Amino acid sequence: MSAPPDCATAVRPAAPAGPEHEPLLSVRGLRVSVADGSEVVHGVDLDVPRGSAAGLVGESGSGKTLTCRAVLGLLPAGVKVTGGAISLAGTELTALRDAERARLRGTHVAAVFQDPASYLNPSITVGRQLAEVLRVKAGLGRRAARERAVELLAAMGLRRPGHVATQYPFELSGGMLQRVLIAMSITADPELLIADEATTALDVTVQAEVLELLSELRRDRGLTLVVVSHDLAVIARTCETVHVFRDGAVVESGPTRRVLRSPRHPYTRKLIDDHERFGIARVRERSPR
Ligand SMILES: Nc1ncnc2c1ncn2[C@@H]1O[C@H](COP(=O)(O)OP(=O)(O)OP(=O)(O)O)[C@@H](O)[C@H]1O
Repeated sequence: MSAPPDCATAVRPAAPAGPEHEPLLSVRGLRVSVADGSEVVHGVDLDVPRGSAAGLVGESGSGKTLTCRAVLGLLPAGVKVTGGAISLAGTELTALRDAERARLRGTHVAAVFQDPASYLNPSITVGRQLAEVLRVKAGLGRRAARERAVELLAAMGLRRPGHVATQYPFELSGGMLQRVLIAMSITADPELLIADEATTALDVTVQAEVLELLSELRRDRGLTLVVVSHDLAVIARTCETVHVFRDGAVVESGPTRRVLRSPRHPYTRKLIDDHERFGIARVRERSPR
């Protein structure tokens, strides 16, 4: 496991004053250790203002997923939070019991990951699976859940939603499946949605469409987004702030535009240089302010 990097050059955006501007999600000094006792997340700080979209970027193994899983209360077996605090809408999460964390999942914080098919039952139609989540998480009756499932599929931009509801996961494309998973994740109106490499497996056009859907949900429902990607172009497209992870620590944070135009940490500069070859320069111009 790698040692914590030198964070002397870490740059953070100033937090606005006043309780009404308190971030929806605030992570302070988060430390995570794995089963053999070694620390893999070394004191991560994140502030995500309500209604904003924050990107977590960095190479594979830099601690993005474990940070998000710590927020969700879904760490793998043997992996533990060993320090720090995680506050969601003013509630300190690390102090809660497992059952309370489980209750918050879906209703306050939800997530979508890569490989949506693995989160669906292959032998049940997507409409029935979505209706079941609506019954359990949103407390709807059988019929209301069925109707709401079709409405939600339509709201996710799926054409012929009534037909899609009758299809099995294997009949849908990767982009369609991710839309179904996004529908499931927002059934109980969570405030925060974490999209962890949710578009990585999709081809570029479908990826752009799913990212647009996430941005629409943010606009229309006031959803706060945390978008995890190793791809700076995905973050540039969706997020107005970015947190750059390296070796289990955040080495630079700031407005996406500023970070992409004038990176202050040498690792951020290297990430951008690597992306230049794949056309990040164009994306830079389009990134939200
Ligand atoms: N269950 C686990 N047991 C032991 N080590 C783990 C476990 N999960 C993750 N790690 C280690 O913790 C570190 C951080 O992993 P994490 O998955 O958070 O990185 P990441 O930035 O999300 O990378 P990726 O983009 O590849 O998912 C890595 O060194 C990884 O090998």
